Amino acid sequence: MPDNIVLIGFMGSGKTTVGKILAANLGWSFLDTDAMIEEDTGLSIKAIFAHYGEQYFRELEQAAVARAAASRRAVIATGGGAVLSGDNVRRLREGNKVVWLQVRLETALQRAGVKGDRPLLQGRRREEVAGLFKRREPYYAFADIYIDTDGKDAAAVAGEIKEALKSWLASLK
Ligand SMILES: Nc1ncnc2c1ncn2[C@@H]1O[C@H](COP(=O)(O)OP(=O)(O)O)[C@@H](O)[C@H]1O
Ligand SMILES: O=C(O)C1=C[C@@H](OP(=O)(O)O)[C@@H](O)[C@H](O)C1
Ligand SMILES: [Mg+2]
Repeated sequence: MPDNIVLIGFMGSGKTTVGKILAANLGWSFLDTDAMIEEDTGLSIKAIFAHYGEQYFRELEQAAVARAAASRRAVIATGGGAVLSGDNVRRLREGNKVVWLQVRLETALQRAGVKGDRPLLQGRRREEVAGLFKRREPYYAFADIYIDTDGKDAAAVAGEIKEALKSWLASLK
């Protein structure tokens, strides 16, 4: 079994930040599909969206997901839209534990809205982002475990994931 821990959830739910902490904590490697894409192309996610569009980004993301899912005992942070693809979902589920980092829209916007590096949040009215948030919700529901991240710092969220997966982790040893 590949036995990876896969983090899914909306932009700003903390996948990248929590994933790094959890991986360090477990002594596992950490993969972030956005970082893989940026390394492969030498371009930022923002530049890929701006110059080539979302569709091309999704193709690069599909390749990154396939590569990440082929690893073993890694913590994998996905991009918030990776689960829109059925192929990605199939690969991410197979032999892994999938964790949905849940977040309120307001919190997600506070965490992710300011940096300007998320093309799907930039220059969008609040109602548009609220619509996207609502449309995305059902795509995360297939996760094995749900963790609410509101009001918790990233280290606490990582600790909660470890606790929720305690017996599974013990069974690996
Ligand atoms: N639980 C948390 N509490 C407070 N801030 C957080 C938390 N998780 C992440 N952050 C902050 O929110 C921002 C977005 O987090 P990030 O890990 O990039 O989210 P994602 O990868 O899900 O889009 C970062 O600035 C990060 O430091
Ligand atoms: O939700 C999305 O469609 C996206 C989420 C981003 O990743 P994070 O969820 O890590 O911010 C990144 O992949 C891209 O900007 C698109
Ligand atoms: Mg991220």
